[in-house]
Amino acid sequence: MIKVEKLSKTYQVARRNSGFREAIKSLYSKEYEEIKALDCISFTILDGEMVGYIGPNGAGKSSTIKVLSGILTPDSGECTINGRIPWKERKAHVRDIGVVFGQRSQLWWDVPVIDSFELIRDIYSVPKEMYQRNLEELVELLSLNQIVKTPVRQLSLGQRMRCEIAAALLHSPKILFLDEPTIGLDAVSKLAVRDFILGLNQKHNTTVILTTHDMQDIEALTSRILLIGKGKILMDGSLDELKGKSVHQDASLDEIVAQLYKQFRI
Ligand SMILES: Nc1ncnc2c1ncn2[C@@H]1O[C@H](COP(=O)(O)OP(=O)(O)OP(=O)(O)O)[C@@H](O)[C@H]1O
Repeated sequence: MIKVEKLSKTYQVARRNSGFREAIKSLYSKEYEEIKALDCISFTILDGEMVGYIGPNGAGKSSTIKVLSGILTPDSGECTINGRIPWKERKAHVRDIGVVFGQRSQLWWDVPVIDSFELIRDIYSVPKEMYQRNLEELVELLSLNQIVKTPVRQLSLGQRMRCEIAAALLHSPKILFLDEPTIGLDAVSKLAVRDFILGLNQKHNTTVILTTHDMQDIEALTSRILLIGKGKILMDGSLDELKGKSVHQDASLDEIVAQLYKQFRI
């Protein structure tokens, strides 16, 4: 279970005006601006739930995922995942979670994918039998047979993303954080990734938290929506509730969400 209570995170960002004089001035005295990325957010996610975490650019989605995965320490508030505090008990916590950041790679660029998988097995101390079983299943379901021996730098984006998802699941995590997992994928790869995630949830009851701007992903995968804007949770309800907020009966999910962003001024 994921329990988040009144979590806040502020970043300090150095600010300076443009120009040579300002650049010199900033060497001696820096001005800082505070950005409240997370402003007292609370929610609970039960085992096996598939939750869509949506909000406009800069809303605080990635910051939340970073806190939940233990990469980022919040300023205040509480968070426990399966009874552990992510940023305090990181080593034990990472065994329970898999993370896919669509914009970043966890694979080693210059070596064949399978070598990255082996390194991940060592890092997580995955028992040999479990690793072999998971590897075979992931290679089969994500169609990786032709690409596991290829260095990551030579893969297409879609091929790399399928490998990233496999890498995040080699240690059988109970919870999967997906941050833009289908970004830049073609229609066929998108459908394959969506099918795979649905199957994973059905077969292993994996909890999935999906952050995306792709409303088709949301519609295909999630039944509950958390809406964040300017660091605040603005809505927590079912996909049907979200759809019910539309004034037009035939509005698409993209239109409904855009209308909500306007309504909340986010
Ligand atoms: N490392 C950082 N240093 C300073 N400010 C940051 C940092 N990371 C994020 N921010 C700021 O915190 C706010 C929330 O950012 P975050 O990346 O969590 O948003 P997001 O909802 O994931 O956005 P997007 O949809 O564009 O990926 C933004 O205003 C962003 O500029």
